[in-house]
Amino acid sequence: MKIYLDGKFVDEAEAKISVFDHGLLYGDGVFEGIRLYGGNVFRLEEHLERLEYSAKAILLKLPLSRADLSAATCETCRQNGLKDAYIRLVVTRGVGDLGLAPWLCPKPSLFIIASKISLYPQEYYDNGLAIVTVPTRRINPAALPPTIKSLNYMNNILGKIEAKQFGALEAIMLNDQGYVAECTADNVFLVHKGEIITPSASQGALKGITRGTIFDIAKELGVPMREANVTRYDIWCADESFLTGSGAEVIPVVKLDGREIGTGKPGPITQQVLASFRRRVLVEGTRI
Ligand SMILES: Cc1ncc(COP(=O)(O)O)c(CNc2cccc(C(=O)O)c2)c1O
Repeated sequence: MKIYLDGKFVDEAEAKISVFDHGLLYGDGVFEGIRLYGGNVFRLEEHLERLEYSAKAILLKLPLSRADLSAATCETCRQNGLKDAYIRLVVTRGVGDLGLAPWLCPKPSLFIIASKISLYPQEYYDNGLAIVTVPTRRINPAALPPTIKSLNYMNNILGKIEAKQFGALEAIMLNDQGYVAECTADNVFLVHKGEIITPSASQGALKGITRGTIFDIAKELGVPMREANVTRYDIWCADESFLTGSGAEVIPVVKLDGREIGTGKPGPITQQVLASFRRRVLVEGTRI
């Protein structure tokens, strides 16, 4: 596998970063998780825009322009002869002293991996996921804005560990106020009486690119959609629920905390959303 690393393509075995890289030492960096479908990088511009916002938020100057990041991403897919892939684009603060000081890291490091990913077996797309609410709360935006897609995923990882301990593949994480923020690595949606509802971005979630696509799909399907403060009760009593993410794509949820959602099967609106998503991923984005 060829990895893009700081301007060059290197073999996987040679793709190494320094032990003094602040991305490793302190999680000081930002990243994007992007999908390639049939030679089309889905919503690449939106991902690169979010990367720019994440970098701005941590006062990190990206080493490439938007156009050059786009070109490097597409070239990484071509170098590996991929038409379908999961792309991980990472920008770290770079090498510096052992102290925290980001201003002592002269040069950010950029690497791009294009590989395969399959987060959930097909059966869960057909039958839906049973998920739980975990005790670890999503980080407070006043502590570290969850809208920054940073290399700090320990909060998410603790949630993921708790999900596994409770026998689930994914988990709802609440915010400080007890409202539903998102899952450990996906955004959350419910459908109630013909309306799609999702937690407002201010409730402590990443502004997911896939989440953004659902707003467009809802318009296309003529299904009303709004953001709201969502509680566990709202999901327990919903007619349908689903999660979205570049990893998970669109995956139905049929049980939360032991409460069956709707009929306990993936709902009709969820299935229409998934079908529309499958059509869009082949056309909305950048041809490599
Ligand atoms: C915390 C969080 N919230 C929402 C999403 C969905 O955002 P997008 O629709 O823009 O992808 C994510 C993305 N999460 C994500 C994406 C791809 C792989 C993995 C993995 O678990 O390795 C996780 C995420 O990490």
